[in-house]
Amino acid sequence: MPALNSPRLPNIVFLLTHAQPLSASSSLAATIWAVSRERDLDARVAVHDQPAPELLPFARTLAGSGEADVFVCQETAGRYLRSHLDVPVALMRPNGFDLMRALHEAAQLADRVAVFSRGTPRPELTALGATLNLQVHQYSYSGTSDARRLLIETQEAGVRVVIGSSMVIEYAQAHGLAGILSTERNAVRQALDDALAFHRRAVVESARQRQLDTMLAHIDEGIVMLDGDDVVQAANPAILNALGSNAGHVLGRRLADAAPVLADGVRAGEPTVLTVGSRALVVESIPVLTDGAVTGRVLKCQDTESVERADRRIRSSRRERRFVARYHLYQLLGESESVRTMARLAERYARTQATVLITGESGTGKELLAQGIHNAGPRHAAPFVAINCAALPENLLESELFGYEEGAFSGSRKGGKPGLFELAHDGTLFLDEIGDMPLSLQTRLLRVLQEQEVLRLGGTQPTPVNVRVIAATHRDLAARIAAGEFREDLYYRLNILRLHAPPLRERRQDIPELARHLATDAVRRLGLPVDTRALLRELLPAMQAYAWPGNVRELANVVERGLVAIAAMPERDPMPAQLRLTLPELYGGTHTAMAAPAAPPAKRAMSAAAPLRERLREVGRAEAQRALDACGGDRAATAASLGISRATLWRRLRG
Ligand SMILES: Nc1ncnc2c1ncn2[C@@H]1O[C@H](COP(=O)(O)OP(=O)(O)OP(=O)(O)O)[C@@H](O)[C@H]1O
Repeated sequence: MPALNSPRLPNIVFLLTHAQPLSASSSLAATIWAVSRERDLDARVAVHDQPAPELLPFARTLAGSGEADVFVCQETAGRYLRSHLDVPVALMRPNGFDLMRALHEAAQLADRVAVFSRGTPRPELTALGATLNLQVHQYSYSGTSDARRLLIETQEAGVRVVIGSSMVIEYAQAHGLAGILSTERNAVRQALDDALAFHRRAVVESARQRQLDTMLAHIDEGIVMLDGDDVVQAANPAILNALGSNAGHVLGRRLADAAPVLADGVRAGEPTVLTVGSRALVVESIPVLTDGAVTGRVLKCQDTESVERADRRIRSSRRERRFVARYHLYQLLGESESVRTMARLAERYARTQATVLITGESGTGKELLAQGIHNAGPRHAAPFVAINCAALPENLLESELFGYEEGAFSGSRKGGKPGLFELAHDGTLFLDEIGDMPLSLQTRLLRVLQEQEVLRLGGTQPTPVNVRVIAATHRDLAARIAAGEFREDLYYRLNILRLHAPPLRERRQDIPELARHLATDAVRRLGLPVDTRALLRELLPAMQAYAWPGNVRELANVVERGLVAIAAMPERDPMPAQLRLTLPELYGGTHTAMAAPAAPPAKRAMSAAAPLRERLREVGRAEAQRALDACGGDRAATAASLGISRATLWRRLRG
């Protein structure tokens, strides 16, 4: 709501009219002054007396110079001014009390009186006259000449006293009749109240108009407002610029004449691309409804480019919802000493800002730990951005991590693209499988970590970033350094805080709890009517004996497959037989054969371990390929069927 208090007092101007200076209007002027004095007005009052022909030009001059905010006139003159001026005009209209007083006065002078007014005759005046022994003749007139004609009739009828407005009295007196002013104190009081209300409303209106103009002037989109006849009521600078036009040319004209090109947009009824000047605009016509009827339209005109930009922004902001860490450290299950120590360390690390290096086999919960550390630390409200360094080819990984400027390479996106370092600003960047990062990128990564700023591909201006890095790998980084495949300086930069996620086979006491939890979770998620305890009783011995090369991820997969199998199984079938079919790895299938040599990985002589590792790799590759073929090349389905992550599958396929 705009403020109602105007910074300056309003100018209320009473305009009285006459043919020659006469006593009637000056007596009205005296009444106006008296009423103004009796009221404690927050306004400046002026009274002007003008011959009728001068009235309109005089009023225009006052309005134009700002000396009149509201006019107050008697009825005939006021109605005339209203139809010619934008400034509000309040009317002084005789009311009941004023007329009663005038009738009393007339009764002192004669026994017949003529009452002139613009309204319809009032029977109560005739009745009131009778109580005063006064015969009342009422005349309604519509304009000056009408009033004059009726006055002559009055005179001919022998009536000697006339009650009416100052104009009527002036003519009456000119014809030798006695005149009594019908407009008196009450009419002036009422007119003053109306004038103040009109002014307050005008202030509110003009504040609203200014707000609207300011808003429209600052909107990048073009806006045109039309009334119900498609006449332009407002057009903001953005659309005037596009049209190469000015407000004077457009306002108050029908759209089809002022901007024919936009009129096409109105007809279309739905967003349409129109060429306006040299620009392509998306024009949308939005109806303005009043009580269900269309009383106008707003045309919204946007640059096609800005529409595309907004679309990209929305898409990328949607995408950023991916950058949220789902896991918390309390979700880390297991009562074994190694898991509890790891959880305690992780909680301590969460409170620091240093880089963390997490080592451990696939599926041991490295990402869970990274997300948990992020969520338990001061950066929890900022993005958690994860990338698997083994899953992307080198040049794609580079542009993903560091971003690029427009035109950095053929096919680069218009406007460039921020890298994950920039997207993780103030948050955490999780570099999974860091051991598989190509050497050239290791160098760039080290520079970003040291400088705390990132230079986009093809860019010249580095962007400062505040990112906590958590890296993870299943690889033996010391061995990769020795083989010249990992930069030693990067290793030391990453390895400030260290966590090791132990494989499941080294903490078998955690298997029952994990299996129970994973089974409950799967039953709820899949809505299976299965007795999980019976299944786990059946499976636990085999689970305890198994090597779990895919660790907890594989355990989750085995539990889920077991649940689905027994849910689908006819009741009379023996459970063990069904489970042997569904979970061959637990009962001596390929997985066990493959995994067995890997467990325990303990201290074997290098000479024996090396060929064994080679053989294992080959077995793993062949099995992964077979599974991939069976899944028709669908890598996600293959990884799920093997109980390994997609990155692990990719690694195995590589051999
Ligand atoms: N200790 C644990 N408690 C509860 N769930 C676990 C635990 N360890 C792993 N998980 C679950 O196992 C799955 C795999 O975990 P995660 O993705 O963190 O492993 P990872 O070591 O990052 O694997 P990869 O190296 O293959 O990416 C997740 O669903 C995770 O919730």
